[in-house]
Amino acid sequence: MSDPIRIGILGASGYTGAELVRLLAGHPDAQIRVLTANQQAGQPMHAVYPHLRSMDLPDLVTWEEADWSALDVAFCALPHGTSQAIVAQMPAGLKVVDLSADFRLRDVDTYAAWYGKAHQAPERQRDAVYGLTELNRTAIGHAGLVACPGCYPTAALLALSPLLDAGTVEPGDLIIDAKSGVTGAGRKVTQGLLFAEVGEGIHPYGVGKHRHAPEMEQELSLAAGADVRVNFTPHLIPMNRGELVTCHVRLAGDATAGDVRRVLGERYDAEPFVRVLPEGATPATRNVRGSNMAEIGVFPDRLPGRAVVVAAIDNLAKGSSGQAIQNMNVMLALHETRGLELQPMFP
Ligand SMILES: NC(=O)C1=CN([C@@H]2O[C@H](COP(=O)(O)OP(=O)(O)OC[C@H]3O[C@@H](n4cnc5c(N)ncnc54)[C@H](OP(=O)(O)O)[C@@H]3O)[C@@H](O)[C@H]2O)C=CC1
Ligand SMILES: CC(=O)N[C@@H](CCC(=O)OP(=O)(O)O)C(=O)O
Repeated sequence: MSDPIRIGILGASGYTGAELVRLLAGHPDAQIRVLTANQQAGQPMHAVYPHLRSMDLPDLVTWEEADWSALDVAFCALPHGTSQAIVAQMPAGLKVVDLSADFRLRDVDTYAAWYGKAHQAPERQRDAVYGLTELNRTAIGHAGLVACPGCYPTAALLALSPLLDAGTVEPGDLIIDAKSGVTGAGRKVTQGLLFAEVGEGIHPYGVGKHRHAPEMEQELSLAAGADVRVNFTPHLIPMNRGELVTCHVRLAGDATAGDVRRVLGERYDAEPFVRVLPEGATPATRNVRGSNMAEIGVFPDRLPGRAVVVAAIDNLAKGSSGQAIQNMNVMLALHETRGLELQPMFP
């Protein structure tokens, strides 16, 4: 038997950290050696997450107490703006999978413009690889630092990048209407995330200025080979997990919705975690909940020359922790589905 992969999770007391622990419990090669927290450091993990009580886990420590030399891989599930300075202090040989936005934007000036402060580790940024596995697998396989996409960009890019790459849709008319469950905002206590503020209602936020727009534009521009701008509107909906992204596109030339489905179907035919649905089938968050699966459906629009592409993911799985493990598997040349073979939870 080969040596286990020694894993540290920074930010283990957050939602994505806890999901990493849950998923890694089913990874045959993984051994969790270090779990960090900030305010909750010093506690056993099961005191923070009783559902993990049956797992034999190290107690939560601060990241300063972590021994990097005892690790092969560090997952950073920290608030954005926090990972940069910590990653800058990690030894070069340690594989890092960052779930935050800290290394996603390739241009540090764009980062500063959207995140309101200068990048703290520009030298690490240069080597960071954008971690949407299906679209960047080869580079991820050679990376020391992978920046996992945001949850909305994950779904939107899976739906749109192959279409721009193939020239099936027009790059100048992309409308992305998205809905997310509240775990997307993390576990920190926030008034706007109280049950009474979120339950029995739905509202948009960050309209016209959400920081995931430049991230989508960066990757869509690469796919299109031209400068792409998007209209992106996220909404908060009263559910825990799940995200649905509805993309309204203008078809290029005489392309049809059937062409869109065919391009996506061919692109993802061999992908274990993306399923393109047959005509008439509707993606739903309940069909992917708790799993690393992304589901994509294509519909004709009543407006001529247009189509609707819908993608559903679980924000805590394919939208963050599941995709992070998928990337680790690629970085370490393991089979990509290791630890991620869980079927969705239904209902
Ligand atoms: N939630 C989601 O669906 C998604 C999240 N992401 C990104 O993943 C990252 C983690 O998100 P999420 O798990 O939701 O966040 P949470 O707010 O739930 O968790 C944050 C974690 O970071 C720790 N932490 C907070 N501040 C510091 C600090 N200054 N130094 C060290 N540790 C700190 C917290 O510790 P303590 O509990 O002790 O305060 C906690 O463990 C974020 O960057 C987020 O944007 C990406 C895609 C989807
Ligand atoms: C519902 C909700 O609040 N969602 C978060 C996005 C979650 C995510 O992907 O976050 P990062 O880019 O921070 O990693 C938001 O809109 O800020």
